[in-house]
Amino acid sequence: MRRKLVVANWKMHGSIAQNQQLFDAFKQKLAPIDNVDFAVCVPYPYLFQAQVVLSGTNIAWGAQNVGKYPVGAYTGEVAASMLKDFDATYVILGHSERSTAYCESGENIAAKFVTAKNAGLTPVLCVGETLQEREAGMEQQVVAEQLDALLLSQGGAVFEHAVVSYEPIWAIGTGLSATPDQAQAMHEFIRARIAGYDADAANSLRILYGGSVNPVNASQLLVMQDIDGGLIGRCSLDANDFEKICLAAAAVR
Ligand SMILES: O=C(CO)COP(=O)(O)O
Repeated sequence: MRRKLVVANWKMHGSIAQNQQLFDAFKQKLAPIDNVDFAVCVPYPYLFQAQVVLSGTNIAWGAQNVGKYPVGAYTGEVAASMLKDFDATYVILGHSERSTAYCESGENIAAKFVTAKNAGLTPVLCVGETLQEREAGMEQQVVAEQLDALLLSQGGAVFEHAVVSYEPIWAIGTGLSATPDQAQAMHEFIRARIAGYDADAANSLRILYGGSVNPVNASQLLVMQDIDGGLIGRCSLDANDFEKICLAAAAVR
């Protein structure tokens, strides 16, 4: 079985004081759990704080975006090597809150994915469909296209040691999670699609589910065969809720 991974996506929340409290609570609550990997993806300005506070713990840290170029005159962008400077492990890419609000294309996200990997970061690639697309029965086609932006240009090996997160857009921040069966079906589809290019990469790939995961639904989702963890938004801003989700991941045998 693949080792579970639970990632907190703090989005654009936090302050130095608030983060300190959450980090301290996470450290204390998650320290005894030794069969799950954890990470917190913070806004860029708090990477240094994450590095200082989380070094030496069982919680990794990361960012929520990265520039697609390694270095240069790109005002406002942050390079993958800069994230590595703060010992970041993960970077979330292609989150729908970015791809819709900032018009990120599949090629752009693919370029960021490759840049991140080349710098030694673990990309967490978000894929998922809108409610309209699901209602039209197009969810697999949409997710296939999102994966193909990488598969067609890079092949399947690019997913080795990477992470994909299935985040149906209709489930993000709505309180309406995908059912375990809906999520499992899409996770299986994602793994099979990647296996068509590289079976080893697909087998080792961790596929997270994100979208209204909470302490109540976490255990039913995380027990599914192809659900290797969660990408948690709202409930990662509450240490008790986050702990319960992490314990649900740890309880899966
Ligand atoms: O967007 C998400 C994680 O990246 C999910 O957010 P919520 O858990 O708040 O639905």
